[in-house]
Amino acid sequence: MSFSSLVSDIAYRNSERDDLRSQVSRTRSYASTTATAATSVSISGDISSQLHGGYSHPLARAWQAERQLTKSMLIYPLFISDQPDEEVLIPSLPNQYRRGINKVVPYLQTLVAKGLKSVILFGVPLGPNTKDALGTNADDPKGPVIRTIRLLRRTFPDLFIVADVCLCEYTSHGHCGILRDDGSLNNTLSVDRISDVALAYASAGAHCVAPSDMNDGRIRAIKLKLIEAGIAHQVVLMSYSAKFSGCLYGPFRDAAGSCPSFGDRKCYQLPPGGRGLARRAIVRDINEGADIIMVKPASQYLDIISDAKELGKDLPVAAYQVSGEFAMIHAAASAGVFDLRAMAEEATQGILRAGATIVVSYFTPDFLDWLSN
Ligand SMILES: NCc1[nH]cc(CCC(=O)O)c1CC(=O)O
Ligand SMILES: [Zn+2]
Ligand SMILES: [Zn+2]
Repeated sequence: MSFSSLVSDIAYRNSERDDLRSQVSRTRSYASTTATAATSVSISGDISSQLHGGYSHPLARAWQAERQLTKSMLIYPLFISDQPDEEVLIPSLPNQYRRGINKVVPYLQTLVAKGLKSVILFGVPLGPNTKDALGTNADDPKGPVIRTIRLLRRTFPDLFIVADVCLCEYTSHGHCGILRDDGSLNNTLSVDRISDVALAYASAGAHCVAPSDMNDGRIRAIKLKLIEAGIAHQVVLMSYSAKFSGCLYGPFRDAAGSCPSFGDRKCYQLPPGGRGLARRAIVRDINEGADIIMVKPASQYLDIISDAKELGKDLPVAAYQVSGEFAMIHAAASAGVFDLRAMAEEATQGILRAGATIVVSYFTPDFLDWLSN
């Protein structure tokens, strides 16, 4: 190499390095304005494009998430029938059973030992004449929910008991409230009845009552009845605030026998496109005294979970990964689309990333096996 070509080569490399430096200083200007002057090591690339090192290790990958699933974030749904010795597989809900009160404790013993922290109870009346227009059996003191609340409080002192509050399992028409003659919901009568049911569950010992009916004003009505009864200080009021109508509740309705006998729930559950409406429902429930707000379903409504986190930034946000989401993941895994566990983890990660810190999920028993914390 001739002297002159060596000089021009050095000059070229210097100018290349200056280019790199100015790029680096541009991309790092947020960090320090003196970084360029202080840099003595030679930089061989654009630092802003070098991300792999930050997540090369499994632990470093875990650190990328704002929050990781823990056992205390999970609530497990249980279907309690009025047939004390029943234990029946629900065909459309893989590995999930409807159980009578005599079968619940032996089943939960194993799960509690594995770290189960919370359950949500749904009553399923199967006997003759157990349904009527007013959902009278919802707060029957000898009914499956109230008896199971008392039993679980006695048997598992550390288990957090949530009671879903609704009339649809107990009404002859299968709707979530009391109807007018024309078949529409009578909001005033429904709220009065639903708040009585919530009070009955709370008085029986439920740590948390969770109205899922979507009637207007039920959060306020329940809170007032809890205050009046002197137990508001010991009961969490978790509102299904943004509950969307759609086709993801089918397996649940099979399990609970709560399919409406006519019409649908579109006049009280939210339309799937209604983001603004969901925000208003969330704000309404926060103003009425909800302690936790819930979004349901979960994976199809991640933007709503994120809205809930923003609107209720000082409240815990729960997400219900519903029966249809669970059944879909199982069906796809059985068809070889993906691995069940990998998908269950990915779905949950999305729900947490959106802003939820509580997840109601039929995968809870699986996660108790999969999680170490
Ligand atoms: N109000 C009843 C109720 N409470 C929870 C669910 C859905 C849970 C699931 O699908 O897993 C439903 C079904 C519905 O509204 O029809
Ligand atoms: Zn209902
Ligand atoms: Zn319900």
